[in-house]
Amino acid sequence: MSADGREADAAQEKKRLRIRCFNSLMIAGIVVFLAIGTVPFVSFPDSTGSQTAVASNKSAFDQWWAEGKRLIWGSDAPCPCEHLQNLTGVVEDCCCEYETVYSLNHGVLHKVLQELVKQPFFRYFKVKLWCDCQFWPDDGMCRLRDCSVCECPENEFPETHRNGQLKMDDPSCQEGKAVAAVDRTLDSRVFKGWTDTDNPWTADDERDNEDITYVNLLLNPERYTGYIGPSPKRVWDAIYQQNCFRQVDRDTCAEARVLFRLISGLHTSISIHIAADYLLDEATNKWGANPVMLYSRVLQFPDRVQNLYFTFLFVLRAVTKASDYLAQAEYSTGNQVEDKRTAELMRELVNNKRLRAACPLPFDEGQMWRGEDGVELKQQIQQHFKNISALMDCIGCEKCRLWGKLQTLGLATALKILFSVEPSEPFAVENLALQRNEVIALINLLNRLSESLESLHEIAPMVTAEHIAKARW
Ligand SMILES: Cc1cc2nc3c(=O)[nH]c(=O)nc-3n(C[C@H](O)[C@H](O)[C@H](O)COP(=O)(O)OP(=O)(O)OC[C@H]3O[C@@H](n4cnc5c(N)ncnc54)[C@H](O)[C@@H]3O)c2cc1C
Repeated sequence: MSADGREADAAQEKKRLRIRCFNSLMIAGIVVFLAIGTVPFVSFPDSTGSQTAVASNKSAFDQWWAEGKRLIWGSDAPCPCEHLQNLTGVVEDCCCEYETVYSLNHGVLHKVLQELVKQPFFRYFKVKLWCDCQFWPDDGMCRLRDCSVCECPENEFPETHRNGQLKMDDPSCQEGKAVAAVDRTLDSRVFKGWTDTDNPWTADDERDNEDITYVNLLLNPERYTGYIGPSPKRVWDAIYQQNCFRQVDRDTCAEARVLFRLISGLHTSISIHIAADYLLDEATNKWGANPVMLYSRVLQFPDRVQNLYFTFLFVLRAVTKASDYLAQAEYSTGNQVEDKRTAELMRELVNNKRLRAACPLPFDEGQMWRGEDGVELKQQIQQHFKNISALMDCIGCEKCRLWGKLQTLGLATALKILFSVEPSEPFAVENLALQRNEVIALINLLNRLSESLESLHEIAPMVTAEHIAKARW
């Protein structure tokens, strides 16, 4: 046989092999598909003894749910419930798809973040909790809600309390609601190192250590506190009306839209945490999910959910942009085992291969401030954001103020990382100087947003027609 003939034979053989291989894969795929279809879920008893199911398709999910059993959506794909069905395609103003964001968070990031924020380095946050509202100083709100800070003469308090060492447990100082008070218990071994820098996006000077207190975040979860009525409304209204561009549409410039979406996404996240960890029965101190509230405040407004995804991607981009800095930083608190684990987890987060492959550029900051008036616009938006951070001092509930301040500092840190150099200049990690507290705020914020995405997809399927009927429109 000629050389040409042998080559033709070899090519034929290769083709036959490819077809056989393809057919085998197809058959295997069909078998797996049929198996999944006919075995709708794997069920097992959970730690409380009740049955839990992992559903693998929508009808199994619906059937199991209708039977009132606990359920985990056992796939990396977003939950198929009707309230979240519009979450498809690319997140507007970003570079990744909703499905990808959900699966990355659910499958990779959430777990790492949850462990990271429990490490000593990330659980202590330095904060000025004094409510010192510069916008409406005379409304008396602080005296009502936080006597430890605003009303009582200093000499009435022991030194330890002034230093933030004493547990605040007088409910009368918190509008009658003990759940709104911040628990100040802390472990003093953990404060070492890191230089002091100011953040140009916040009103506070982060280098000023007067009146600061350290708070153990694990003792003060962000959840329902009973802070409702005119006071929070006034703060939110001021944030949106004075500082954001409420009418966000396609004509609004990209930079203004970004600021609005960041705030709205944060607001959505706060609302989800309140609905996910709600005081269902004060008499028995029963806490749990409140689907009616989730529907009223979040699910019936798809743009609020979309803004949450946007804010998550924005902060994630800042974390990945500062990855070299964060991977090399010193997470020293005096406990070698925990500190080593903190550094490992941080590297796992910032160098995550799946994240880099699936969503390499969560947000493209290079598109910002490019117009003729870019510099002016940046100064303007920076001033707006400073005002927003100053408004946190007007929050009349200590625990809400704590998380409000932490999360605005987290956003300010993301803004600082993304916009510390002009778009025309290359980003150099050597020029980035972050304060320890900024990193703590940034990572805790990312974790809050990540948890919100999880809670959203967990509670949304619980929402029934009856819940919707009870919801506020
Ligand atoms: C910074 C901050 C932190 C807080 N933290 C807590 C907390 O930890 N625990 C707690 O129990 N309470 C907290 N609160 C109070 C809480 O956010 C609500 O204000 C309160 O529960 C009353 O809710 P509401 O239903 O009246 O509407 P609000 O949530 O107060 O909303 C006010 C108005 O803003 C608009 N709006 C609502 N959501 C969005 C959104 N995502 N995007 C755009 N616009 C929106 C709507 O027009 C709405 O009527 C906090 C308040 C602030 C300002």
